[in-house]
Amino acid sequence: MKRSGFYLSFVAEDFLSRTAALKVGQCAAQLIRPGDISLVVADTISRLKILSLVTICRRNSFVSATMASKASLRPIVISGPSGTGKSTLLKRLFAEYPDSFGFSVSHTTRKPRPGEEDGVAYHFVDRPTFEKLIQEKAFLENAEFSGNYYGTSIKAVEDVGTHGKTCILDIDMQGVISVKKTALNARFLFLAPPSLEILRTRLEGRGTESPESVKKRMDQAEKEMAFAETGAHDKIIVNDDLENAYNDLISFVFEEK
Ligand SMILES: Nc1ncnc2c1ncn2[C@@H]1O[C@H](COP(=O)(O)OP(=O)(O)OP(=O)(O)O)[C@@H](O)[C@H]1O
Repeated sequence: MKRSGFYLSFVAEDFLSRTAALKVGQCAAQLIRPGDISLVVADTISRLKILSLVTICRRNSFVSATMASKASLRPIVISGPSGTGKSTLLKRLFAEYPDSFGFSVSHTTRKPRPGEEDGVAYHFVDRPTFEKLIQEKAFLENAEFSGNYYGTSIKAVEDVGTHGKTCILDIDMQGVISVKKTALNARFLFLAPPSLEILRTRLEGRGTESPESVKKRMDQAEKEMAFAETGAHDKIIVNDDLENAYNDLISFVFEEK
């Protein structure tokens, strides 16, 4: 097989893994005994088969698969209405692949709390520094809350890639427009709710929003949905069944263009 820098290591958990592997093609790892670890090197065509294998295996709990190196370090922008499930899916992705993905470190003018390390929790800067960065157009997005500035800088996104991880940005429509104007060469994923009624149910069910806040988010959701219809994203995933949405997310984040 051609070595194109795509590696997967599989840890077999039961004997059925091998059967699953053979079902999707000869490129798959030979998983014979529980606990076996097999490294797969695949070309582009095989990769698609391996991704199918990961999906099949995940659905059947046959193996745990670890992406040992990323298919792409291009940042991934995930957007979608508030309450559509972005945090839910990303939390699972980060828990499962802690070495493959990272969030960028934001800038803030608020003071560090005890235990917060500069450059880890935030880049802590003073107001003049932050305002200078705004003028230099260093931020993808920035806002002021309770008298403090917060912002995501382009460099902070690039830094995640420098450390060998794919940066995931969870941002709104304005952020998407902003990222598109940079040289970040990001990939764009839109997470859609099955319907606006279901979105409202999820927002209310989360128990974090006042009725006014739900209304505000629902109004914004309509704008986000209309924006997605303009074709601004590389992929739209409808978060109906959580398991299916997660599998679609996995396929997207490990897919190489
Ligand atoms: N597929 C799903 N089916 C049912 N409930 C879901 C599904 N996905 C997420 N939820 C629930 O919907 C609620 C909103 O999800 P979540 O907080 O992840 O949304 P979000 O897009 O990150 O919102 P925000 O942008 O406001 O942070 C949560 O209570 C979550 O448990």
